[in-house]
Amino acid sequence: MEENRCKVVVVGGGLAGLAAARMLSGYRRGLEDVVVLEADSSLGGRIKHITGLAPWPVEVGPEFLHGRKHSSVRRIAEEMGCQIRELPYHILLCILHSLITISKFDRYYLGHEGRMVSSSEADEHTDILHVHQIFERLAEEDPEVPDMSMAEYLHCKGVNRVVTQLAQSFYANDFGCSLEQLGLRECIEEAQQWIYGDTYLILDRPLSSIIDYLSQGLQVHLNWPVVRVEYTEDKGVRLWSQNGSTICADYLILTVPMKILQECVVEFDPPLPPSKLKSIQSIGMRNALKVIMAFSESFWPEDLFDVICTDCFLPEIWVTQYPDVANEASQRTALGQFVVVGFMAGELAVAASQLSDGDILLQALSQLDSMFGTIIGSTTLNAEPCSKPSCVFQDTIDTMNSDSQVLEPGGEMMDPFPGVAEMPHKLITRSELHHPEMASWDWKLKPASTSFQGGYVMNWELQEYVRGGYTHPSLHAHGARRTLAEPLLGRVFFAGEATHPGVNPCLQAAFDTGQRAASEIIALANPSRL
Ligand SMILES: Cc1cc2nc3c(=O)[nH]c(=O)nc-3n(C[C@H](O)[C@H](O)[C@H](O)COP(=O)(O)OP(=O)(O)OC[C@H]3O[C@@H](n4cnc5c(N)ncnc54)[C@H](O)[C@@H]3O)c2cc1C
Repeated sequence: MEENRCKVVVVGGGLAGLAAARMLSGYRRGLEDVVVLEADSSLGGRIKHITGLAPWPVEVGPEFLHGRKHSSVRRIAEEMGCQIRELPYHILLCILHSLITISKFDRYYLGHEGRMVSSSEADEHTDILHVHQIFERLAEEDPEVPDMSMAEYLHCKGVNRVVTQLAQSFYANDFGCSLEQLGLRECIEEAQQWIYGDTYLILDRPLSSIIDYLSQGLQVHLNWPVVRVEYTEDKGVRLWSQNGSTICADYLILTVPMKILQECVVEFDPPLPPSKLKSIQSIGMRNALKVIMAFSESFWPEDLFDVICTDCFLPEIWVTQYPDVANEASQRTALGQFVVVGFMAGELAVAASQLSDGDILLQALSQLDSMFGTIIGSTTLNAEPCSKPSCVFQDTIDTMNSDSQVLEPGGEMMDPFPGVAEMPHKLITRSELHHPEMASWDWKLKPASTSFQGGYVMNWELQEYVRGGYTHPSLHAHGARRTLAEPLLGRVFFAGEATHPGVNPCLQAAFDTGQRAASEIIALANPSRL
């Protein structure tokens, strides 16, 4: 490679970019001369974790692989020798004499009643069954139906307030937005094109290990934020970074998040065509917040995994336990032995991000106190707290900043868990929350607040090179993802989760779009090989 020229330049070192670069470099025949340009100081994009909070690295972005079938990311994980755990997500229920699939989470907390609904109770709860039926049956809807928001769609179906609340907390929040922003036609498309199955998969190591694996041997330039792209049919592309560096290539694969395109962080010359601009503006990407809390004791039933919460601050919480082997690499003492993760997206996340991180944690703890405080000792939910040892209290931990690095081709295999995608972060400890009455609280009534050891709030809007959570099925955006994915002049190719035609803002979608863009270049460069 000449110093400032390569065959293919990939912008963005997230899963999509690395999938594309790896495929091209493995294909050879002249296309292996690939350079990945990443704006951030580490690879991984939305795949990031923090250490020091729990005895395992805690994912602050994606955590689960959705579905076990057709998943390229699962195949990579297996190739790496990962142990994969499966969490059931859907079950079959017999309703009205017909067998239908019902999405079913572990438990539900109905905030307006102040009541936890167990999974067996949920099987007979009319509103819970109703909301799942509505969303499951989207796959049977006419894809050409006039578009409307899911809020309007539910209104047309005449559902009650509880069903609407469940739809917001379960489906809209998971899709990354509010019911008003969730578009019916893209929801139908997503339901009809989902081919991955219904389980949640968890790896035995942080997702950044996949990033480390994929990036081995690739030429990567970190801290290289692209600000300008010039492209012509005959000469290819020239890219500028913020500090004036340039690089030329025959082909470009652009994988930056949707917000980066919407906020015109990258200037194009010639400007992007109107159809492309229209699709960029029509695909929604809202904020997402992960609220991660570490505790000295577990105060929830031992078999609990996930709770969907209506009329609450956090619409969804989950409890995941990982092997602690991964943290050994970082030599850190964990603040707590048990972790609860809260997830909020869309308008809820926007509203919450007006609060300080400390206030977010206080609200989240207060919700957990309400949910679990009154049920401790109750036989109905088997809520006997585990008797695991408390962890040692520890003051604020500042993690080291990741240094920028260039991974040269044929570079050394990295450590098993080097934390390339570990974020620089500051944990908030118990002593920093400053609630005047905390010391006098009764553990049984306020189990979360009293056993809280430390927490972290990940606000994705504040990540300079992501600026939100992920794209969601959007109103009046039907077909926009295909338009967005179309190449320009046979030189500029588009990948990244937003470009998946099946409206699939997941890890495997990101990966598949990277491979799709790489195949488009292979087809152009070597048509006879296809
Ligand atoms: C909180 C949260 C939870 C999630 N949970 C799950 C989950 O459980 N399961 C799941 O499957 N998916 C989940 N997702 C979605 C998943 O993370 C994404 O779909 C996927 O990681 C997107 O990969 P990508 O390569 O398309 O984009 P990214 O990972 O965002 O990569 C894009 C890269 O482009 C870089 N970049 C931006 N601008 C520039 C520039 N100007 N120049 C150079 N580089 C630039 C960015 O720094 C970034 O590294 C979650 C996402 C979030 C935020």
